[in-house]
Amino acid sequence: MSEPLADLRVAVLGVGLMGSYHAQALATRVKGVTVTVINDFFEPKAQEVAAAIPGARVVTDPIEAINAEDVDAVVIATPGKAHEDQVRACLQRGIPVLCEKPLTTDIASAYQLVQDELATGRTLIQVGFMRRFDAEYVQLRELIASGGLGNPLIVHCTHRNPDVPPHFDSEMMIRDSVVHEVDAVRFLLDEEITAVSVLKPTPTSSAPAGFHDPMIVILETESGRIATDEIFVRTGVAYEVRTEVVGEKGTATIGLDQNLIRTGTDGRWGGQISPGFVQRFDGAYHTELQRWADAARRGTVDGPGAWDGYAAVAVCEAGAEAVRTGQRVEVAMAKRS
Ligand SMILES: NC(=O)c1ccc[n+]([C@@H]2O[C@H](COP(=O)([O-])OP(=O)(O)OC[C@H]3O[C@@H](n4cnc5c(N)ncnc54)[C@H](O)[C@@H]3O)[C@@H](O)[C@H]2O)c1
Ligand SMILES: O[C@H]1[C@H](O)[C@@H](O)[C@H](O)[C@@H](O)[C@H]1O
Repeated sequence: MSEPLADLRVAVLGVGLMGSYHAQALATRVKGVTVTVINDFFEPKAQEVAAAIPGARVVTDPIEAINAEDVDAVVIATPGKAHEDQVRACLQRGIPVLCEKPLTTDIASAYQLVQDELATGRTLIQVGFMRRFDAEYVQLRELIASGGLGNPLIVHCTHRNPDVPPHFDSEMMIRDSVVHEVDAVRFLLDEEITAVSVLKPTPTSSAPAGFHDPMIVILETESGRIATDEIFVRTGVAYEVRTEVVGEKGTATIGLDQNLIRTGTDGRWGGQISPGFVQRFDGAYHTELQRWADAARRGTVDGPGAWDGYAAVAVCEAGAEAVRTGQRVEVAMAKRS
């Protein structure tokens, strides 16, 4: 492996909600990074984001951006359907990539990326499962691993968004939202998920016709544990992500306070819950980006990789089928090579 780079030159692809946040964070808060290239299909957006980052320029074609001379590593925050080609281009160039979840939107392409990375003989793909960098999730995993809860039997997850764009249908709720709990459960329990069932209660009146919001997703693991996930993305309330683990010797819950600021006025007390994922997981995104950048300067990555991305896609594929059919669906996953 070559000498670490002095300053990692990064291209950010897709600068909508998440990508513009990552680009700003990389440019202003992450050490050892220069954002050199910004790309977005919607060029005015790319221009606006680049204008706020000294030294950044716009490259209009995503593959050209990946192959630009002044780019050592890439952050991909385009929609899931665009990820496959862009991640593959990073592998072909042999540079580290942090790709937002989901790795891809179908199991075959996700598996192909696992194989493509293996063929490079290097570890270049990191997937944006930022909860693995959240202090509470890390503590919960350590508690479980240390035996503090005894054998963990059940995981209860709650994932509520105040709102989502109008096109966010039941399948996207699985592939874009539940994918976080799929990874969190794999991270906490250290085993694969083998089957998925989905219950569809009466939808909220703000859900478009035919959309199942909320849903209860039930994940079964290879050792027989169960995780439940309430996914509800149009609550109109706030961003609420909680996880409770029930073990043989005790229980542990994270996310209760949701970065709550408690206020007292007029003889009443109250507070504000994190309005969105950026506020709730700001620290996690920052740690994720810093560790990724530090590793990328050495030509590798440091976080959930291609296999984690593939496993999550495989579980979500089963989840999407469970939504469509109402059946319990077994996860079709290859053996890890
Ligand atoms: N980890 C998290 O918590 C988190 C949070 C939000 C979004 N995300 C992920 O980030 C990605 C982007 O989500 P978002 O909410 O920012 O979406 P968004 O729609 O706000 O932004 C996507 C941007 O990508 C651009 N784009 C679309 N196709 C492109 C292509 N082929 N090449 C270049 N640019 C393209 C669009 O013009 C848009 O500006 C998704 O994969 C999403 O799942 C992750
Ligand atoms: O893309 C977003 C993002 O991944 C958030 O972290 C999640 O809470 C949302 O449900 C999802 O829509």
